[in-house]
Amino acid sequence: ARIARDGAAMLAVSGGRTPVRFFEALAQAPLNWSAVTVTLVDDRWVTQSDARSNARLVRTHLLQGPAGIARFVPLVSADAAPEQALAAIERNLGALDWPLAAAVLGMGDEGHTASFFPAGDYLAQALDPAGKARVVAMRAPGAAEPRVTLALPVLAAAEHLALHIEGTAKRSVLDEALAPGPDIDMPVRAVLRMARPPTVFWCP
Ligand SMILES: O=C1O[C@H](COP(=O)(O)O)[C@@H](O)[C@H](O)[C@H]1O
Repeated sequence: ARIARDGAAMLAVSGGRTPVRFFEALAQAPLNWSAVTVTLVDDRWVTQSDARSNARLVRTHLLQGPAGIARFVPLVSADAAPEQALAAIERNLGALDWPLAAAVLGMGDEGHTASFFPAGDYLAQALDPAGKARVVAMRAPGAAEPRVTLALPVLAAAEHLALHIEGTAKRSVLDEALAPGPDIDMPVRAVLRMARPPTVFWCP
């Protein structure tokens, strides 16, 4: 719909283990992929060839077949730390067509989404509904590497926002997140409690 309306559309996807089958199905979708810009909701600050790189996951499983002609804008750079790269990442992203047409979130077993981790050093900044930064760096006890993540207002502004989870364990985490409790304990709550919450896609 966004391509038909504006001639171009931007999609932000998550990484981790869950999206592989979704990416492989989406890559075959009959879209005008030359009009699509793909970026990431978040990434680990590792090289793009690292097995834990979300950019690598996207290249391997989404930017294939018909989707292979989409433009891809990764979040990571060759800088040693995300904090050194934030200004350049903001500049790169600033040149794109906002808002996101669609963003697909994942969720970790402890209730993180994007790289909004419990006890993350910049969690308050990332979740600030009035925050101006599109990207935020994040380090947290539960994150093996430094991270870079789109901030909550960017995700809130997406025309379509989805949360994609699989398995009974994640279903239990979601049920816990939907119960009363502080956002900082399970940051996915900040997303689930937005005025326009994500559509949840779950399969066993
Ligand atoms: O570290 C991350 O984890 C979440 C969830 O990943 P999963 O492996 O449990 O599916 C993911 O959404 C996020 O993009 C990724 O950086």
